[in-house]
Amino acid sequence: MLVLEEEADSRRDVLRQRRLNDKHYVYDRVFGEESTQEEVYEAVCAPLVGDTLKGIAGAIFAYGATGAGKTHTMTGLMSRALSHLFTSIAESDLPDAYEVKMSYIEIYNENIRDLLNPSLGPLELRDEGGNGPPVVSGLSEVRATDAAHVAELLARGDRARTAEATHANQQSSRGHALLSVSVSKSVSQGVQRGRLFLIDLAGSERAGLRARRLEGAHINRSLLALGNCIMALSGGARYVNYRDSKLTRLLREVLGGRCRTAMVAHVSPAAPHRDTTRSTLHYAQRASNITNKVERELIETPMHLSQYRSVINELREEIARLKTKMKDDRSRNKEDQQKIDESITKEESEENTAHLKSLREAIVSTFKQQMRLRRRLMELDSNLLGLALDAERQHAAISHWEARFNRLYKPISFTGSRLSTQQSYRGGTGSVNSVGSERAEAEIAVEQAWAELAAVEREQEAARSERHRVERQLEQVRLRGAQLEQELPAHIESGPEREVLALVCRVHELEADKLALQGERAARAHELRRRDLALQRRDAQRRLTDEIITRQRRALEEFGVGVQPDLSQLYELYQQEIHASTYTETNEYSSPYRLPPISSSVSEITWSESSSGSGRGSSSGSGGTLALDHHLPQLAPTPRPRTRYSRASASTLKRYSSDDSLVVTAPRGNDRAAP
Ligand SMILES: Nc1ncnc2c1ncn2[C@@H]1O[C@H](COP(=O)(O)OP(=O)(O)OP(=O)(O)O)[C@@H](O)[C@H]1O
Repeated sequence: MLVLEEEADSRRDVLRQRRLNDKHYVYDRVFGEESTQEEVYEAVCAPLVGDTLKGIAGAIFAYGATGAGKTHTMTGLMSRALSHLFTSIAESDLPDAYEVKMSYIEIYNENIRDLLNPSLGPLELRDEGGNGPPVVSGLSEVRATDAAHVAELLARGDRARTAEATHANQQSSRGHALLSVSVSKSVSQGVQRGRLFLIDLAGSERAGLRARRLEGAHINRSLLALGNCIMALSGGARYVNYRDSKLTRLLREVLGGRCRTAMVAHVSPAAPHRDTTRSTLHYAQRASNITNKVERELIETPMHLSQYRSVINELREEIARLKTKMKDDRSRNKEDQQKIDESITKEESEENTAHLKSLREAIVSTFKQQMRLRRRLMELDSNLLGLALDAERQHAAISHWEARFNRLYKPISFTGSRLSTQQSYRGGTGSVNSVGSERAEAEIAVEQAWAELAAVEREQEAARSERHRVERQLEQVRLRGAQLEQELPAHIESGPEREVLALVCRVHELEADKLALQGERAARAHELRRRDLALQRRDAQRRLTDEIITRQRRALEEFGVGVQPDLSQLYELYQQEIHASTYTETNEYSSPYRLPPISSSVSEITWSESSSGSGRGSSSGSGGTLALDHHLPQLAPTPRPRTRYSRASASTLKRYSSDDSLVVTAPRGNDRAAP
């Protein structure tokens, strides 16, 4: 518990004394002036380092006013955390299975700088879509090999930080520094990735120096955004606005994600800093109410890739075991070794050599057999994965065609439209034949897809039973290999025997390296196939979008509703975009779904301040009504005759005053609803 005593003045004021009590704040830990960095590290950071190794993300950020000691704390935590990390990895069962990478950035004046590569210009922050965290494009991620290497990287990064003297701190950090350490470990289901973020925030500062105003404004803006996020999260808000600053966009995962986060709030006990101290303590207390949902991060790899990894892991374990055997043998003292050598007669020695030779050949041959079968298994897995993608593709084709004919192309007459959807889409009554021919085409396509799917399923079945057979064979060969290796310990008594072991180790090592490379290649090939499928889906979605737009435009024309200039500009942009993508894909503009061209007559729209109109948005005082006095652009391929709803019964477009969204409202006195 930390107690913020009331100001001396208010204590003397007897009337106020009752109301203004000392403020009590309760935290997980409070460190006094005599606390050491080691104590802070053990209490705050050490547990998070342990989590990082288990694939859980952790973060610590230092918060507080300028000169309160944030950088002092974070520097101590960063170096201790990384050396702790490397010691733990070295002491683990499989130190080679880990990979540590780090990146170090600074956000200064809303610009992101790479502290490990400061010569690069400001880096962009890109949202990758979905719910994932944003990505700093072009950021260097350096593979860290040991604690000494990390210390050097950190020192390099710290030198690149923007620091200046302020009234409160001779070496004041003017930007927020974010160190990110990622620890990946190969496990049987994929790659387990733990991350540790160590964040040293810039302190807010009220100095009125003109040159520092902008900087201060940026610092305060991002800290304010951070404060808002903390308030929203601690209050259980459903929507939290992370978008106000780059800092909060980057810390999204840390603040409200799957991360175990600690905040170290720094305060000064000196009376002149009371206000900033109170505000820091308040934020810290709010922050301690935030509950994150911690999850282990596992990047799952496709089945056949995890197979690569598990084989590589097995091989590495085997190598470690064999090497231990050799070490045991070497540790035996020389005298013992001499005695053994003397006790072995010449015949025995020859016999041993012959036995050893056959043993070596048997081990190497079983190993080769094992590898052949393992490779066959991986081939089969890869094949099965490809077949699964094929099956998915056929399913997608079938559902695509069925959806088109069962829903979209079914003639539906809806109120307000004089034409059926089918006719409307086809651009007139004369196109029924073309619908018929498309239906026939679809039937053929669906039939082919079903046939293809059946063939794929047959292949899958055959591959699965072959896989089962190979798996059984592999088990037998592995058993035989293990029996042969068991014969080895009794014979490790001489140089040649050690050679056998060294050779077996080497073969295993080479095989593991080769598999790692093949695994990477397979991963890339799989990724390409997956993207290919995703592209096909996108393409199908785009075609549907085109269709929707075309139909909506026809409907607009049918009702005599004009197209507003900005909307028509959007149409044009869309057309250009499609043209560009079709051009690069096929080198010629031949999209069968291309949008109708937009004529220049669209801009003939007049504004009138009439307040007529009904429906949503009409209450807006500042908006006027668009009186549309123009024709819809010609629609391709067949121009449609104008309907009785044109011009005279022009619909009205209302503009909201609160935002810029447009609402199409039904024409007045017209009982037919706009589509
Ligand atoms: N616990 C501590 N023990 C000894 N010295 C400290 C301690 N905390 C901070 N200092 C010293 O106080 C000065 C200011 O600390 P520091 O630079 O860490 O502040 P800061 O909060 O990062 O400030 P800014 O926001 O301006 O960057 C430094 O010289 C630092 O070495």
